[in-house]
Amino acid sequence: MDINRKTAYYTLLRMEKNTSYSNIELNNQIRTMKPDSPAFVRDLVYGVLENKLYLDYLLEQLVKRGLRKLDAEPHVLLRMGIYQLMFMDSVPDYAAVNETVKMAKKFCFYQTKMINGVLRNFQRSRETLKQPIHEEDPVKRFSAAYSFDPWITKLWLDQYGEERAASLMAASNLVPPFTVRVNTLKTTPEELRVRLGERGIQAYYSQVSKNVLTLEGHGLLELPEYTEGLFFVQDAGSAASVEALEPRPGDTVIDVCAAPGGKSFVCAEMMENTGNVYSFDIYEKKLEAIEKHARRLGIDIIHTALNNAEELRTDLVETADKVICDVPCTGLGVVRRKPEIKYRKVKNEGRDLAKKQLQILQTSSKYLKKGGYIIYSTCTVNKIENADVVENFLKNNSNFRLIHSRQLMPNGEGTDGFYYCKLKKKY
Ligand SMILES: C[S@@+](CC[C@H](N)C(=O)[O-])C[C@H]1O[C@@H](n2cnc3c(N)ncnc32)[C@H](O)[C@@H]1O
Repeated sequence: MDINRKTAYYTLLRMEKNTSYSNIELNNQIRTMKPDSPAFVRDLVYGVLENKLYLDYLLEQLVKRGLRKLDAEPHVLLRMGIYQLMFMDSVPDYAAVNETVKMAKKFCFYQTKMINGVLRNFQRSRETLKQPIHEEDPVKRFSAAYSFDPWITKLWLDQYGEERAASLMAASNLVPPFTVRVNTLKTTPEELRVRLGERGIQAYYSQVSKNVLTLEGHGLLELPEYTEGLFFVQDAGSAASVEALEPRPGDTVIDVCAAPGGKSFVCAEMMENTGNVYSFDIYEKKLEAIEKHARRLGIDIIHTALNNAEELRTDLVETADKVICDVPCTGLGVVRRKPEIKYRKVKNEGRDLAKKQLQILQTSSKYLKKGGYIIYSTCTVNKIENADVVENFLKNNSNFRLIHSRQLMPNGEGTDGFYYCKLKKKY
């Protein structure tokens, strides 16, 4: 049996049964199974994940007893088979069918005949199957066409209208760029660009943040430049939010939801490694990762501590020049990096989460000295978690003033979907 397809199958099956992250699951399976073509495995896994609801829309027309009663094993195999037939030009049709049937014999013998029948039927009838474009209901149409859970589809249609929602969904399905923040404590963007160029790695400047580069090449995290701490992985939107905060040497900054540490690192770097950055999170393991990366980057002003951002630490009241409040969110801005987010059920369009986000903002705002600045940010595209939270905060805190806010978009600036807002504590 083909080891590459088997690795993809194990990854997709585990994703179907658990709520694990695709990148972690895929890397684990590749490490254990050692497929001969990890690139093929990645293409197949991400292709199926990105198109899951569209594939199901077609399968629903082909599986006589419907998909609801189908076990995860034959369901995953059918998605993989149809995906190869439709989207993988490098795979001949006979191989897509035969390899899937071989796997069916091993992993769900009782459904081999059905799987063989469905795939062959698909080959015969693919031109005549109903397509999402023919659905009258826009939620049904967009949800199936772009493979987004109906709750997200409805949310974006309500907030952006059909044209912009469609372009946002299409951009969210593209392969994301690999972007890194240059560690200006050790090098400059131009110096790093030239050094990487000598290794055959192309580096392009970002339009959104002057110290962010997009890299094109393989094994980027195995490079000596990475080990030496010349860069860390970060999206330009994330970097831009800290740049807007303008941390200065000698400042005291509190980063209340800090892991994996990206924004704390930008702060420390802009502060030229002088002053103090307090980086908090609720997970001990994540704090260890911040410390490890800070050492690699040559940063020694970051102090980590376990802390629940919803609860006030009275000893910190009015101690910070700047505060970063990068709250947990629905993550709708990063589906191109984690396609599984497209299928996560979230209650009340994120309103429950927005209560927690407001609580965190309310608590962390107390840490600011008078005249200090706070950044509230999320990696999501959802007014309820973004502008509405800030609006509610300002209603109850007349001592704060909005300086500016920005919603970056994959279909606009080409960054992850990222929101940030800068507020000043007047008195
Ligand atoms: C969006 S991520 C932060 C990303 C980080 N600022 C960066 O730029 O690398 C949100 C973080 O908040 C943490 N978190 C969730 N709930 C929290 C809470 N109540 N208090 C503190 N941290 C929390 C999560 O563990 C997660 O690491």
